[in-house]
Amino acid sequence: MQTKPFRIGTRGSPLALAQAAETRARLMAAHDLPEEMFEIVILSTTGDRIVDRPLSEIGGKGLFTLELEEQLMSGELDFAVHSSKDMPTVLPDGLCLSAYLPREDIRDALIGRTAASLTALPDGATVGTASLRRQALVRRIRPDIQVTIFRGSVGTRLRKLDEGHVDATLLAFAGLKRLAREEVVTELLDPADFPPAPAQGAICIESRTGDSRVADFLDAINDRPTYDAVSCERAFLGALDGSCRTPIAGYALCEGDHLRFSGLILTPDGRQEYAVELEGPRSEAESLGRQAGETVRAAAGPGFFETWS
Ligand SMILES: NCc1[nH]cc(CCC(=O)O)c1CC(=O)O
Repeated sequence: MQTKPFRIGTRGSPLALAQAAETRARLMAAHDLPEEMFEIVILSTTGDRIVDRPLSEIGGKGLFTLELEEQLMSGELDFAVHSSKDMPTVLPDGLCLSAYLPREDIRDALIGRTAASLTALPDGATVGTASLRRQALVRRIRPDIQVTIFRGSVGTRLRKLDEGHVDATLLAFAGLKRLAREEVVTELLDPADFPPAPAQGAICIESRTGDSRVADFLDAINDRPTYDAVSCERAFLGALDGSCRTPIAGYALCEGDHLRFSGLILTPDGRQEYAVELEGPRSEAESLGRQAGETVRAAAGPGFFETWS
């Protein structure tokens, strides 16, 4: 029987705090434990401190995870809560993603100021985003649109939009819902023509490999369909070598024991692209994702990745 509170690591952004609170609430319900049995430990990460440059320029992996992972490994934390989308495809030795909460909506949302939808935005409109994937997907649909680098928390980006810096911005619908800000959304983008980032909308919990006490504790709230879908998407990203300078999109859907995956890689200008669709048993989620990644990689050829990076 655990008597000391579980120490839950998280970043300090409003979204990260909402995700940690949701995790705690699910664990309290699953194990019939009081709130006092959980301590939420807030850590600032390198990614939180750099707000003036696109992270894709800085490169390096794990900008949002390093500090949390150090504290996990030293035993200061029992587990850490993350947006799966921000997790590197390869984790440090000794750590693993042991559980996923039920996934939120996977779609991107447009928050339009001068028009409600991507197609209705004025000629030459500006869209604020720091995501290469969103930039490429916007340009693919509307080559006339200019992209302005937009960083900071969800709240900061919405404020910049309000102040009139851009005509519209794009955010994950999941994050807006978790922050109870979904009323700002003017258009939800269909994954068929605006596919989300791998792992978008899924909260994961990272813990020490071999810490079976914590793994068993977390297993009570693990959502298997999310686990399989996100494992497939992360394997796709991993097979593409996850360079954050390449626009990569993809999502898996579980239907019973079956899984369907759609993946897409593009040039940042959205003018060239390679798509892949694969399906198979959910039990092979990871290998399907890897296969999908290898397929688009081979189709694109080595030159594709060298054109701009
Ligand atoms: N990179 C920032 C980030 N990481 C996760 C989310 C949203 C929530 C999610 O996808 O789970 C966001 C903000 C955004 O893309 O709008």
